[in-house]
Amino acid sequence: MSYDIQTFNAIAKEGLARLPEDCYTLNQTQHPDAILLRSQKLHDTKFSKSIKGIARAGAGTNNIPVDRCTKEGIVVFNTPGANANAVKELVLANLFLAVRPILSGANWVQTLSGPNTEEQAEAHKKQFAGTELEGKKLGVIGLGAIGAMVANDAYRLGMDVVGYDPFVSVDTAWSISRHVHRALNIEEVLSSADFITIHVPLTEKTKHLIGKKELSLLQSHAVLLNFARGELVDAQALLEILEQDGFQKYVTDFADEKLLHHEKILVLPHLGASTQEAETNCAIMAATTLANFLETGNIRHSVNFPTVEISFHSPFRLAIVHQNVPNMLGAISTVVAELGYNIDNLINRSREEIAYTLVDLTVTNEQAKHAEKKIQQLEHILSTRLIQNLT
Ligand SMILES: NC(=O)c1ccc[n+]([C@@H]2O[C@H](COP(=O)([O-])OP(=O)(O)OC[C@H]3O[C@@H](n4cnc5c(N)ncnc54)[C@H](O)[C@@H]3O)[C@@H](O)[C@H]2O)c1
Ligand SMILES: O=C(O)CC[C@@H](O)C(=O)O
Repeated sequence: MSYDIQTFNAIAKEGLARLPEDCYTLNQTQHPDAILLRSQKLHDTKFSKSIKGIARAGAGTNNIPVDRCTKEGIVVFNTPGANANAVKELVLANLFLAVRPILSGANWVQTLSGPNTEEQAEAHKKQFAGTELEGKKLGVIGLGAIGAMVANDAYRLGMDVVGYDPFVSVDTAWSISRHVHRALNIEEVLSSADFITIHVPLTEKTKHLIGKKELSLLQSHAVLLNFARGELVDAQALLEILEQDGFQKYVTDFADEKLLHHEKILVLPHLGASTQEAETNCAIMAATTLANFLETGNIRHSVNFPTVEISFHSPFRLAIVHQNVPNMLGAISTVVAELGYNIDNLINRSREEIAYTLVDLTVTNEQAKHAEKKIQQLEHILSTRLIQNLT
């Protein structure tokens, strides 16, 4: 069995190596089995019926029409935590840059010349004096993989850290230092912190999470950092409030023409995950997850489907995507029973409106195909896939 994967963006070679040539081709057909990508926007892409899964080598899936994928039975995956350390380090670097005029000092010293360069530097260095992070207050909005790491490391740097995340997962909550104070509302974070860093996903609900009202709460010396997504902050409101000296500085990882050439705004070209390590981790996790899904039907790290994992020992497995309505399991197993086949193993899981069932069978190829055809004819079935066990 061979699968064709359509790729977008630069996917690290260590990840592509998880898709060996004897089982996989890359970008060879108009009807690929799956898509592997980074930031490529897919909202205007019509998906071929052949596409079963889309894997995002990264955390944010706002470049993928996830709701449409769910309706079309396409499983969307991401790589939770795989680039969190890279983003954390860039956030910390920008906290340091915010308190110490390192770049302007380094640029200025290049303008000096002559034998008394050192004396000139010593005489004028006071214009580049800064302040320290220790003892200052950092507000972290979103305590997921990245936010939790930033909060913990900022605490280790001697900062007073307050975090806000009404949906924090139990796993992440365990990883957060007990010294990180938990805010009950976003206003508390915005109005009390010297530095605020945002680490929430961009969704319809979080677009402009930081709007005029929220920006008005910032202290005049506050620095706002956004390494999550540009649209989380209302850029127009931000420009107006910066103009009124409402706060001191905005650091963003997302290029927006409106924000360029502004003395109080530092714009980076989406560098958060741009380290060798993060690119490798994300590509490996995305490719491995996708290969596991294609070869076994098992699902993990999906943002729209339930986690479904059972070991695969039978010669054939039917992977069935269906609407989450009553009695689907009964209907599927009745089809198999009426054909006179035994089910070796079966698992069914649901997530909101979608459900996914794996049925393992010890039958011939023809019999397995027949069962698949019969199941396809049932009401509420979105897609079926017959997987042969090649191990
Ligand atoms: N700059 C980059 O290159 C880069 C790299 C990685 C991730 N990101 C962005 O950062 C985001 C976060 O990444 P992550 O790996 O930490 O994801 P994550 O899923 O581990 O964490 C996100 C956290 O945000 C919380 N959250 C959701 N809505 C919230 C709200 N309204 N208020 C407060 N908290 C809320 C969630 O409960 C979760 O704990 C990603 O979705 C992505 O958009 C950017
Ligand atoms: O692929 C990248 O460079 C950025 C990925 C990042 O935005 C993410 O959401 O993980």
